[in-house]
Amino acid sequence: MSAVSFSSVSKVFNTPKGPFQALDDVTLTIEEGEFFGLLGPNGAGKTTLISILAGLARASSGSVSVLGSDVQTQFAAARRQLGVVPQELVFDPFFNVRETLRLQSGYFGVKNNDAWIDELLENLGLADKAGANMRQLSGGMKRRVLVAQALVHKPPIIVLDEPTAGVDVELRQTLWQFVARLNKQGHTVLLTTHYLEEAEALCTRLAMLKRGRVVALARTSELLGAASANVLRFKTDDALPPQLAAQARVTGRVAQLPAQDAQEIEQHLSQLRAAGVRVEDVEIRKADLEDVFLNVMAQAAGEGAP
Ligand SMILES: Nc1ncnc2c1ncn2[C@@H]1O[C@H](COP(=O)(O)OP(=O)(O)OP(=O)(O)O)[C@@H](O)[C@H]1O
Repeated sequence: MSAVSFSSVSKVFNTPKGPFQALDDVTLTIEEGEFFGLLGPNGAGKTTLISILAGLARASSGSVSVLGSDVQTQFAAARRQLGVVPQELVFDPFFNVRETLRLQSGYFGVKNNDAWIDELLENLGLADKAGANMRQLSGGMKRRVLVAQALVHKPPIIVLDEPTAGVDVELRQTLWQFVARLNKQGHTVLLTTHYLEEAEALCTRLAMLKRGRVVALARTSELLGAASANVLRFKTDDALPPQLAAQARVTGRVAQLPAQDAQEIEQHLSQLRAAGVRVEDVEIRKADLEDVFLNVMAQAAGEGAP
């Protein structure tokens, strides 16, 4: 049985300016035990898709099931299988950390859960904050509690929506070690992130969304393998010749050009020389997920995606 199955999911929001299609016929299946990444630029529809999965929003059409339970018609059964770490920090400020986690356990009907709560506090670096009031915690600490809250009923499927947005390196590492361990123990993980380095390191399979549509769905290794093998990176103050400008990624003074092999790198350099472009700090690196992502997004735009 698949862990999560999205079947032709569409979502149209009614806005003052008229209907807005946030998701357009999304079909994808996440198998049990996978570490799955959902990527896409701002506004692509990632949070909307996760909200539908968590039963917080309704699809306009299509269906979603969690370990065989439909999220609408079998809401309680589906919801119990999910631990959702939301993007936004929302808490009752009057409780301390342990009380917050006990309350959440009660919500899922889990009793005598203190041993697991202690383990969560320990693994998320919150052990010394168990008695602290929620409103006394820093933003990063609150986010750790959100993660603990999502895991309090030991859900087989863990959904993380931008869990590392704005958090420090230490929490990121703690969080990923913990989540990776849970994944090894058999938990399925669905992650949305803007940190492509994290997605590349953690996710075995990825879907890329653009304007509500799935524009890539493959194993991470396949996506990386299909990309150009190398990238030629340099700084320049000069304009690139048109044939290179068309394929370059330019950020300020830094230009990056995809290249399959040493011969293509040499071709790029000789074209630059011939055009009189002065280059500094030349470097060759392996293509990464960010290159793949930008490429997929550019292609999707080229194909006239709405
Ligand atoms: N309640 C709503 N009413 C109208 N439009 C909405 C609503 N919720 C989301 N949208 C729109 O739907 C689109 C998808 O939003 P969503 O939050 O799912 O994107 P996202 O991929 O999660 O983006 P981000 O990376 O910025 O979190 C956006 O254009 C957003 O403005």
